[in-house]
Amino acid sequence: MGTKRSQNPSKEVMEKKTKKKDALNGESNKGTIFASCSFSSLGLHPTLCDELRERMGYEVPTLVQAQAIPVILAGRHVNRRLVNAATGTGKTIAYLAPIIHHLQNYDNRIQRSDGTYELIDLLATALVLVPTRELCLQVYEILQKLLHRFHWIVPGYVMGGEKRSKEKARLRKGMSIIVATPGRLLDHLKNTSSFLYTNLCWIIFDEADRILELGFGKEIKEILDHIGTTNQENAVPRQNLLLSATLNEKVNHLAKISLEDPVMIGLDGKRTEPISKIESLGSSDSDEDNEYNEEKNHSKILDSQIGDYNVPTQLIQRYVKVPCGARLAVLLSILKYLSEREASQKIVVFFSTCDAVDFHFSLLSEFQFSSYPQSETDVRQMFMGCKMFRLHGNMDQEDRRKTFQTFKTEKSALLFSTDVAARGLDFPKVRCIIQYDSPGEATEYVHRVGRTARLGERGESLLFLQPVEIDYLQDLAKHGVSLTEYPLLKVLDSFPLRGQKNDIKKFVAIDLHPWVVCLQKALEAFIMSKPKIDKLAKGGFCSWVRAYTAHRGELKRIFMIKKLHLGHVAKSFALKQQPSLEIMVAQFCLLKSLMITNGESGCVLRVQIFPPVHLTCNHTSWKILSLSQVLQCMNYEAPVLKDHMHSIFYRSK
Ligand SMILES: Nc1ncnc2c1ncn2[C@@H]1O[C@H](COP(=O)(O)OP(=O)(O)OP(=O)(O)O)[C@@H](O)[C@H]1O
Repeated sequence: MGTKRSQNPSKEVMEKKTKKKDALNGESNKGTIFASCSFSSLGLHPTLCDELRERMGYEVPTLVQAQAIPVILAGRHVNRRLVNAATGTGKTIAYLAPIIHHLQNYDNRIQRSDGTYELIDLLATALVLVPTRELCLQVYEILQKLLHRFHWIVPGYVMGGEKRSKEKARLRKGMSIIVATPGRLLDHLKNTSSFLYTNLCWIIFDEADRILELGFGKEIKEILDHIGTTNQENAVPRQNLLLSATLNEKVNHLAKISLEDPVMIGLDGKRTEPISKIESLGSSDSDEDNEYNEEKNHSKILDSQIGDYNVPTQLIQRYVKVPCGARLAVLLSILKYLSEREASQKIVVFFSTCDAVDFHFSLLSEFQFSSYPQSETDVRQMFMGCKMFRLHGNMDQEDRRKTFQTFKTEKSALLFSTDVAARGLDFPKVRCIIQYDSPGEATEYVHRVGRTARLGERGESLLFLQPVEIDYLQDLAKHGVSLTEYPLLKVLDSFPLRGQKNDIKKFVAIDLHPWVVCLQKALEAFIMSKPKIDKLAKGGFCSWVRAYTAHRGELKRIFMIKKLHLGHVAKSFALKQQPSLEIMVAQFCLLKSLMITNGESGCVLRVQIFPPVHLTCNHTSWKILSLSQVLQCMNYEAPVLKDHMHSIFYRSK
């Protein structure tokens, strides 16, 4: 009997080739990722080195670990130290290993077995602050593995979405290393009296720029007010560690006002110190040296403000220029192309809003398609054959946890996500990152693409831009990030339409490409037949437009709401036309205290802004003159609102 042959030999050959290429790439990247020393030569405890090798499978330290570990081990006398580290280069171990090394000395096993807990047992010693729940779980899981043999060091986590009472109980029992999201930590600092934190020797800000710059600024200040700047137990200064692949001048400023002598790990800038130099800086305690280093470091920090971000060198970065109305069809085509190109293909697609994630996830989970419509052979099949997941901040905690854990272990899958997955998450073997909605700040671009090409592995990224947004490439170029154009027409032409391959010469405009036209029609028809997904599409449209208006600072020049054709935006949600004003306002009211109600004399629009301006317009019906003006108003621009309100709406009858 012959052996069973593979159904798709070409796929098998391709996979073999890819694996070979992977192995070669891995070899050639090793030198730029790993250091030529051992963990023990860095001064780590032998048992910890065994754990790193046996449980984690780490033979040698990465470069960032070799640079950072001796500096952190040297303790609190060190001043600011800078280590250049791209995404996926092992920064987590760089801070966890030295902390565990120090804590393994506090072996209180005797008291514990006697049942007599020493106070020191109950005091938290290290605090790791992270911006998201998923990162919190990830760091906690690594800690659990690493602490296997150090059972007297108790790890724990507190984060939003978890039961407070359970967390309180765990805090009461005592945790040596706590991983936390800022909001929930602050909650416990205020309300959990059994939480003892006077012995904190380390505070680590993982993804420091994210934590210090955005949203959490107020919480961090309050947290630091509670816990003070020194270890209150022994009145010794604490070691504050800041980590990120994109530390910059802004975060340095924030760190300076809120932290004493932070150690920075992951500062960008092409001109890094050679390892030997950093190590020797780490062992020096003299004031003179510190002054010299301060000055050097300061100029380096300033360099990094305008300097390059450090993306993995093996990452292939591309952009695709797509007219707004063809975005959805092009996204689906590329996803199909990628997932059929390789049997195991893990892809993450980033969107700007939770609603957009929900819409695209539901659409692709159900969308069936035939490229022979209205013919006898019209057998519809699922458009995408792979497993799909979604992740965003509006999901309930259990769903988030499940997605996070399952996507990690899948060999081939598609994850639709907001920026909740952009920072720090380590999903193995992600091959491609698609930024369908542009990320805004260049730092966010760097972190999103950093979910692939980790630790020297291969990876590619694709950024969607509309023709009017193409200047964004220049913004990225300012940070040393350069992208090449994706061969979109070649991909679109590869799809057979009614049994024939498309002719590349005939069709130049993407939105008129026969495959795109056919797919778009099918999508619109599908949406019309599915009221639930139609509703998601409308919600997605509204929140997408809202997010588009929220680009900050310089980026407002590139992502201009005025330049958007909202009919085309609607097409990108497979809607034949843009949602009615009522739906839009109703959507916005959820976000921005805008209310539309049906008053006695018809539709009443109330707009509440700060300082409060209440406009009540009693007319039977309203028609829109300029949606972009309405959107400007919704962006809380009070003077614009007053000036334009009367001209924005008029009575239709
Ligand atoms: N010494 C090592 N040897 C082999 N693998 C390692 C080593 N150190 C870390 N890793 C692995 O490298 C991957 C990336 O590590 P980690 O998540 O800490 O990177 P990072 O620099 O913090 O990334 P990001 O900037 O995205 O947060 C993880 O899968 C981790 O298990």
